[in-house]
Amino acid sequence: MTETGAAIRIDQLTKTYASKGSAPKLALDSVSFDVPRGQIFGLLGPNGAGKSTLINILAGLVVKSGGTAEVWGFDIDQHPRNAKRSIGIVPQEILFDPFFTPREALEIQAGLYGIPAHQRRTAELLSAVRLTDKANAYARTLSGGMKRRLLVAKAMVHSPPILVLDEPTAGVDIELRQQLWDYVQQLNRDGVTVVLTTHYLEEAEQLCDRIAIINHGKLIANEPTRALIAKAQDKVVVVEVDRDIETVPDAACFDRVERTGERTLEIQYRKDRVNAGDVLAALQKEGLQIIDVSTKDPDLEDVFLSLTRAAA
Ligand SMILES: Nc1ncnc2c1ncn2[C@@H]1O[C@H](COP(=O)(O)OP(=O)(O)OP(=O)(O)O)[C@@H](O)[C@H]1O
Repeated sequence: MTETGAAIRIDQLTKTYASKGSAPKLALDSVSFDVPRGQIFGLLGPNGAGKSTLINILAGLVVKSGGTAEVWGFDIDQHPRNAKRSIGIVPQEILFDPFFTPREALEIQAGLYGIPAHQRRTAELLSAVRLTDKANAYARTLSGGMKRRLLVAKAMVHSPPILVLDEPTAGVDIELRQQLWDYVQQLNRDGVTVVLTTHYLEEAEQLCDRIAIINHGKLIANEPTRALIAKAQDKVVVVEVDRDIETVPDAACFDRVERTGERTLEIQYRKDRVNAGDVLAALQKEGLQIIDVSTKDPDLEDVFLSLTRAAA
């Protein structure tokens, strides 16, 4: 075990994909971070950032080019079997044998891990992902959301301390997404460390204790979710003025200004450079009297966009 007790420890992890006829692709560039035990950890990044590559290295599906990785204290090179047993992966792609039933799929998976029949958790897992009534239906007759839930059950068959979900809710409707997250949160309360990638930043903001962002193979953020959001420098004030706005005012301290109603303006500014008082003073200088003001707080999406844009 590592002294710090990290669930996952990645140090200088690098992956270069060689390809015939074109330049090698550097998909991960010396990425280092820890996933603390017991957390829900979000791994975010634009398409092609390197998230799946990282997850697939941990799962033993992709061979790294450099650096080290430990899963639950087991080095993936020195103790690959123990590392693999410590992690359950819900892959991005839905791949099933269409003629197996959910019960059979879980039994076969348990067999692959060498779990004796009396220690299997098939019924419990089916019930946890609400598939008991579909236990004996062909997998091909399940809806997309049911297939996703079956994948989560499959990943938990060997009771790993870490569950990794790669885009588990892509294309899943809101109600089923909520059900899936309820179950994942339940697992987390029961002590499972969860790592997830998602394109739904609102979900990540609600669920994750900590967030790392990868962009073009490089780690560009790794912080508790709240601290990360607090870093957002863009702020918006919504101002109601005393008369109809004919020409939209402009001032050096505005980053963006938009007329959102006859008498309302939405103004974005950088809170590290100016404050709301400067913005309001600039409006008054234009002869506008301010009737009402409200501010909009930045969210994870604002931070994500400004960080990934800045890195580009
Ligand atoms: N087998 C491969 N051979 C060559 N290049 C690859 C291979 N797999 C991935 N890549 C490239 O490596 C980079 C990282 O891909 P990866 O799938 O890890 O990104 P991602 O962050 O998971 O993206 P997404 O959110 O779209 O799934 C991309 O530029 C991708 O094209």
